[in-house]
Amino acid sequence: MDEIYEGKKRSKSIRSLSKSIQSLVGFNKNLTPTWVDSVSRIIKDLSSAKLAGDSRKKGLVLDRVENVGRSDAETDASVLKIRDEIACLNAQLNQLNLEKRQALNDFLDLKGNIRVFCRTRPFLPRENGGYERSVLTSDSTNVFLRIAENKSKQYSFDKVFHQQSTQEEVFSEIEPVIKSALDGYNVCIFAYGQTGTGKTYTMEGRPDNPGAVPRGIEKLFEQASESNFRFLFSFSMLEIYMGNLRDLLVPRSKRLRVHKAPSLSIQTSPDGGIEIEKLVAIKVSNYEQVKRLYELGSRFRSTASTQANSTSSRSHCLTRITLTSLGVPERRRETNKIWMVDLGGSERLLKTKASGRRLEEGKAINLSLSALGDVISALQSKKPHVPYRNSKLTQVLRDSLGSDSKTLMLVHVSPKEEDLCESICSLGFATRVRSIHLESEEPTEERAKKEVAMSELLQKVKQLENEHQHVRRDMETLHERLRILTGSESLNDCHLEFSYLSTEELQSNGPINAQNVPDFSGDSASLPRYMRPTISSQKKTDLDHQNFLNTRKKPPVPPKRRPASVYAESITSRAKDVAWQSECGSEHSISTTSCMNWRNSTDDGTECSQGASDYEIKKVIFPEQEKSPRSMVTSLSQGSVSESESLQAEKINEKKHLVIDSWLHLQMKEQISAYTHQGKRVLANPIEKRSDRCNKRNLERKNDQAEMLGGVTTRKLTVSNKHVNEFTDELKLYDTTELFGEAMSPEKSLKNMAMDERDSFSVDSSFDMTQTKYYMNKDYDQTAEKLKLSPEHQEEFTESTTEVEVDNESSITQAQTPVSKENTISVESYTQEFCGSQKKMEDAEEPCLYFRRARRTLFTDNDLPTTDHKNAATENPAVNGTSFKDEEDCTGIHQQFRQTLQMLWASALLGLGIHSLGYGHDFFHGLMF
Ligand SMILES: Nc1ncnc2c1ncn2[C@@H]1O[C@H](COP(=O)(O)OP(=O)(O)OP(=O)(O)O)[C@@H](O)[C@H]1O
Repeated sequence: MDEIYEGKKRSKSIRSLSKSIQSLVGFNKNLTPTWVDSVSRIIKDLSSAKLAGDSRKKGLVLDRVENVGRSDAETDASVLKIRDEIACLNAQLNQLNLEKRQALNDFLDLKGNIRVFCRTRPFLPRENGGYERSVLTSDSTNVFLRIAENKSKQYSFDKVFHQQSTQEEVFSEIEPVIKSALDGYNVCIFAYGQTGTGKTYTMEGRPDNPGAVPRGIEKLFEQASESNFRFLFSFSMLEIYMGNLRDLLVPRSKRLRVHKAPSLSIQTSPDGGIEIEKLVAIKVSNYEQVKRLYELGSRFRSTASTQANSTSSRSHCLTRITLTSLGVPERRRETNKIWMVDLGGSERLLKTKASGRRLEEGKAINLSLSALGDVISALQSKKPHVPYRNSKLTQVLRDSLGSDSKTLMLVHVSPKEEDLCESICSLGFATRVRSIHLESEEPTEERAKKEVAMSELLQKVKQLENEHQHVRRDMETLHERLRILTGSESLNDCHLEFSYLSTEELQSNGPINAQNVPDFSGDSASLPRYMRPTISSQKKTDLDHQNFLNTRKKPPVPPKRRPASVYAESITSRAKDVAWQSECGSEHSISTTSCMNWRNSTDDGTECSQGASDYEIKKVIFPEQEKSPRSMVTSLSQGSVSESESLQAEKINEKKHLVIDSWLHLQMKEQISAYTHQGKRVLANPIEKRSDRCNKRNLERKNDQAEMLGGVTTRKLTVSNKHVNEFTDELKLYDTTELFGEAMSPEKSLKNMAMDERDSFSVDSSFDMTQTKYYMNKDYDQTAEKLKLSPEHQEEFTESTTEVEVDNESSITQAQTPVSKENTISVESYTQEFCGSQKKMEDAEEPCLYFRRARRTLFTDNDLPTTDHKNAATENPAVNGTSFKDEEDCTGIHQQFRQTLQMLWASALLGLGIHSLGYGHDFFHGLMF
């Protein structure tokens, strides 16, 4: 009965509320204190049913209602009061943070900066069917290894996880170390152990049961969101395969089956930090983004089937999260990093009977693991010399291992008897790593005291965390009330109160190079390594950028900090033609091996990390390099560059997710072209037919010629048809409206790109800087360098310019003009040609013959183009207004034979070194026909 009455009363209240609201909306005269009181009463009635348990919301609703009848003076007083309360809570929050940090650090100090855990894996269903006895038993800190029937060996660790330990249990011990990263510590977490003992399981886990890396990253974001300060996160992933560093976030090539890719190099910054040149780092703002990137990177790892593990990792996989938080003096560093490393499995090569590549991989892994053991052991025993340089692994991790960092090693062992020797080795290694603990093993009493202290500290940390959360909630409520009172927007984020990072800085979310390495991909990239600037020298020469930054209206940041608007753009370089000679080097050949030659995955069964005939470089763009909205290609990976400062924040916001999405999209697209065969990734795209390749190659050459004689800026034209087709496909996949703010056709995008982004888009590596030695006339060096012509084209260009002075002078002028009409036409025609029907390409007239004719123009006066370029343009727009007179005449076998002979003769002369005299030299002409 009561319930029915209550129900009727509630519905009546709701009816009268809706009437009241209608009257408020319709007739302002109803807005009286009496009305406000009645509405308040109704809401109070309702609150028991609707708002029960949510006092915060209720308070806010009442505030809203009560605020209606308030005078300005009352509102001001309330606002002041709330602001005071916020300030108090803010101070309280800071105090709590400090205490929490202190307690956590004390806790970690007691535990030791380098800690070693051990995890024993359970028997797998396929292994023993439940009959075999485990050789391992354990308690919370000790492992007992049964080495004979009645004999066991004991190993002690900071923590031991038994066979039934869950991923949560393991992570709960890792968590404090991850949290300390928010305080600016560098953190390094390793999974070490024999192959097949569960390293990847611990680090990566399974989709339904994630491991330490996903959990750690999730926790990191969670903690960062609860922190007072804003953090900027970036994500990178690489592997060390046979002593070479490979970026796992670089899109694989779908074109070539031969895997060639450069090895990244390691550099030391002036402050002793380690920087990896050209390593892609993607700004991330939430766990989901990282998860997707991580999944993607993991798929590109080098794995192979071995006797010990059907999906054995053949490399060390390193995942890095870089954290930046400015203006936080309590933090150890402004920028620090967390490395999570899934080491390659140690293996006894005699037992695994590995041979060939598997043997080499095993050796490389064992060597680097041994080097890692040496380093950690030296650090533990505080030796004056730490042998970092003995492997790439320790070089990369140099600044994250040591006294000012937190290191955690998880040693994995197998319960199988047949793995006893490996288990002894692994446990021995872990003991060596933990040597300092053993040397100064405390008495039991001391140890017990320490443990009590540690558990108290841990409890204190938890209690402080709870308080912190309460205070934060109160603060959010106050901010909301303040917003209601003042009518202002977006004050509900209490971070804004004490964030020192500018919005721009925090929002800019393009792929960056974590080290903000300046552009190596331009001219300097083509220089030999020893001629390239080092990170230190680049930093020195970047003072101008810093000055620029300092003049910007931003909160003070340390002068060494990079500009906020630094972002990266993609440059795809074809690695196909780069003559990489070096074979995979071992860990000990690191200083000399700069790149590696990947074999076909199908050859040796290794699933290489990336096809890497193309490798993508993140080119860092500085604010002053920003130009008009132009780069459509760049936009694909970094978001569009805004047209005006005022729109920038908005646009950056837009690109926030686009960056990750487009990056992932690109990756997905690449993956579609691969399929898995017997657990191994095999590239699915078929090799082109020989005839097609010939056609395409010669068409490219034809385009280059047209471009030279038509005076068109070159780099856009060196874009091969493959690149353009691929790029156009990509444009189609994206919503261009979303990307660029206006509907834009792929062709138009390409046009813009080609006009303005010449320096950053696919430069055919066949046009290598090293080939500039072919230039014969120094007057044209500059232009030739701009044009980056292949040798034969350079020769042709030089010869042509000598003979047809006027035309080619104009060519040069045009080549140096940033945007010319010819450019537009030319790009359109090329776009049409490349992006248009395939048929057109197939129909290209006998490309090989064409090429021979073109070559002829190199050496004979009468073969020089006599047609005026402008006229030619109308005759044959497809080649940008260029045609050769002898194209029509030159048909007979005799003629072809003559040309061939000429070519051979000229090649012979070049081979003899006569070219050093110069083509213009009489002697040279005398030798010609
Ligand atoms: N704690 C565990 N619980 C259940 N299954 C496990 C556990 N540890 C490992 N496994 C299983 O054992 C197998 C081998 O594990 P995993 O691939 O992680 O080994 P690994 O040490 O990374 O090997 P490698 O060094 O060769 O890459 C996998 O099938 C994995 O699911």
